[in-house]
Amino acid sequence: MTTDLHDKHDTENESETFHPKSTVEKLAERHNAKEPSSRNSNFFISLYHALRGIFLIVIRERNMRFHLGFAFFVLVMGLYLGLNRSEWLWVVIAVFLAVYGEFLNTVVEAVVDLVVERHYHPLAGLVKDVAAGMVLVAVGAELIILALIFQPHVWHYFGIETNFSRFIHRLKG
Ligand SMILES: Nc1ncnc2c1ncn2[C@@H]1O[C@H](COP(=O)(O)OP(=O)(O)OP(=O)(O)O)[C@@H](O)[C@H]1O
Repeated sequence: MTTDLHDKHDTENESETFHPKSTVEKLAERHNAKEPSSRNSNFFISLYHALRGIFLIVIRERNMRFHLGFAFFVLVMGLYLGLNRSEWLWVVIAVFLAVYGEFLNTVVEAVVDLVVERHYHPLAGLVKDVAAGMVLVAVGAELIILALIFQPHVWHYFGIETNFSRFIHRLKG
């Protein structure tokens, strides 16, 4: 079904190729630069490939660098404001939610580009838009969690006392 649609689309729009090369395609080219694909023969080679995947997504995906930069800022702020253990747990979950979403988005983009081979297809656009929406939702959840965690600390830092910030600081002793 997908192949039929794809073939039909190709014959109808032979000259209609989409934008030159997406970020994920450049990522894939770099990833497979000189090596033929092969099965991983042991744990350390698998680990090396996984780490290379992380490294490549960080250097090639601007959004991922943004997420990591933001995560570093959150880390510094958390240390400065003295979050407790359970607050750190929520912060870690929030940050990883967005980072994980970006990983999934990149995978979806790569698979879509692989399937449509850079040809325009409304379904390809839809899938990419939905994947981008997923990242947006993850970032929204991240910001809500971070706001709930940091709000009483920031209020306290600026001397604004609310019942909630008083409660949090009573818990901290
Ligand atoms: N093959 C395609 N057919 C139709 N629309 C597409 C296709 N590829 C991309 N689009 C549209 O262009 C948008 C941007 O796609 P693109 O692959 O350039 O992602 P991107 O901008 O590199 O994303 P990111 O910034 O997350 O890496 C998509 O959200 C989608 O709406």
